Amino acid sequence: MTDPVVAARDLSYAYPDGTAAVENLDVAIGAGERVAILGPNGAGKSTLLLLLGGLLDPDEGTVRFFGEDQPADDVRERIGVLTQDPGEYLFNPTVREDVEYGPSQFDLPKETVDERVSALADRFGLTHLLDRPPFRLSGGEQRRAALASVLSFDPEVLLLDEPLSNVDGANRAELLDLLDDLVDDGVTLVVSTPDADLVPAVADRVILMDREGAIAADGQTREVLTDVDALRRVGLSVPTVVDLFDRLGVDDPPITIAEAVDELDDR
Ligand SMILES: Nc1ncnc2c1ncn2[C@@H]1O[C@H](COP(=O)(O)OP(=O)(O)OP(=O)(O)O)[C@@H](O)[C@H]1O
Repeated sequence: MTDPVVAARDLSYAYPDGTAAVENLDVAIGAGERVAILGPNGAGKSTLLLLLGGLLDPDEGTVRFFGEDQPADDVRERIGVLTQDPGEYLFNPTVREDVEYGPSQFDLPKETVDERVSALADRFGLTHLLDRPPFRLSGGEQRRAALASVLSFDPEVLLLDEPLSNVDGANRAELLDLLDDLVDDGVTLVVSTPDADLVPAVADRVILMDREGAIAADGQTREVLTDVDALRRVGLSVPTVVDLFDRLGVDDPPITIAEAVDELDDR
C-alpha cells in the first residue's frame, strides 16, 4: 500500500446508550485507493466512516491522518465526509448557497467558488435547481446536492456513506463516472454500502464488516465478492452474477455483468 491517508489502530466506539458500534478495528486506507466498506445493516459502517473522517472521537484507539498525529480539525478541508442524511448538508435558503458553503469556509476567492459551484452543478444535473430551497428537492436530488457540497472544497479523501441510495439509474451512472474521474485525479475513495452488487463499480478493495462491528475480511474485490460463504455468514446477499455462476458450479465466477457476458461468449 502507498502511505496511508487515514490509519486507524485498535479502534472502538460505543454510543452514549452503550451500544458498541465498532470494536478493535485496524484499518489503513492508502492514497489513491478505492475501498468499499461492505456490511449488513447495523454493522458499524457509518460509525467507522465518521471515525475515519474525524467526526467522531474513538473511545479507544487512534486515527492518524496523512501519516501524522494531528487533530481532525486540522485536516477538515482535506477529507470530505458524506453522511447518510443529505439534510445535514442542506441548511441554507438555496441549493446554490449550500454548495457554496464549503469553499466559503476556507477563504477561497469568489471567482474560484463561483467556478466550482457551476462546474459541480453542471456535473450533478443541479443547474436548474440552484435557486430552489433544498427541502423542495426530491430525495435523490438532495443526495446529489449534498455530494456536490462535499466536493465543493476539493477534498483529497472522500468518505461516502451509501452515496447511491435513492439515486436513479441515469444519475447513478453519471455519479459513478464522476467518482472514476475523481479517482483518476488522485482522490482516495471510501464508500460504504450494504449492496454487494454495487461494489465492483466503486472499489478495488473490500473491507467486509460483520454484525458485531468487526472486520470479517479485507482483500481484493474479486477475492471478497466470490467468497460466498463469508458474505452469507455476515448476512449479506451475494452479488447476483456471482450467485448465478456459483449455482452453475463455476469455480471462478465473474463479478460483473461485463465479465459474465465475456464468459458466456467464450462458451
Ligand atoms: N446514535 C446512535 N445511538 C445509539 N446507537 C446507535 C446510534 N447510531 C447507530 N447506533 C448503533 O450502532 C451500531 C452501528 O450502526 P451504524 O449506523 O454504524 O451501522 P451501519 O452499518 O452503517 O448500518 P446501515 O447499513 O443500517 O446504515 C448499530 O447497532 C446501531 O443500532
